[in-house]
Amino acid sequence: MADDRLARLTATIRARRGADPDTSYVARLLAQGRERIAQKVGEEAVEAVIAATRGDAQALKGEAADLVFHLAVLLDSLGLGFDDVLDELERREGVAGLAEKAARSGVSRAKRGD
Ligand SMILES: N=c1c2ncn([C@@H]3O[C@H](COP(=O)(O)OP(=O)(O)OP(=O)(O)O)[C@@H](O)[C@H]3O)c2ncn1[C@@H]1O[C@H](COP(=O)(O)O)[C@@H](O)[C@H]1O
Repeated sequence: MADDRLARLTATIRARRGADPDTSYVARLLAQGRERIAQKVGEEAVEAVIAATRGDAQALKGEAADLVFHLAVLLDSLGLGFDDVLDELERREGVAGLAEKAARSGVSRAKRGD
């Protein structure tokens, strides 16, 4: 189960589906479509990278919150939530990152027939 606060955010976003875009930012984002939401995720990620590069922890905290929030809306646009992401992370538990990367490039090579 996602952290209670992430679960609450997911539930709030779900509840905003079909709400009035004039009064709800989430409803406005959802009405703008997935491409625009994905673009916002990209913008927030870049802003987080800039804050981190500057070594500004306070700004990074704010930008990371914007990023996670917009990611939550993007996930919702495809019927997903943080529980799905956490399930995927749980599935990867105990698998070393580099071993997983090597396995993936092996799959890519096999697909290409190298
Ligand atoms: N966590 C958030 C949250 N974080 C950031 N934001 C909004 O995300 C926007 C991001 O800032 P930007 O500077 O990128 O946005 P902008 O310039 O307004 O955006 P664009 O014009 O570029 O689209 C701001 O308008 C913030 O208010 C959020 N809006 C909503 N939530 C949560 O969602 C809930 C539902 O919100 P409503 O749908 O508005 O009721 C709220 O109660 C919160 O829990």
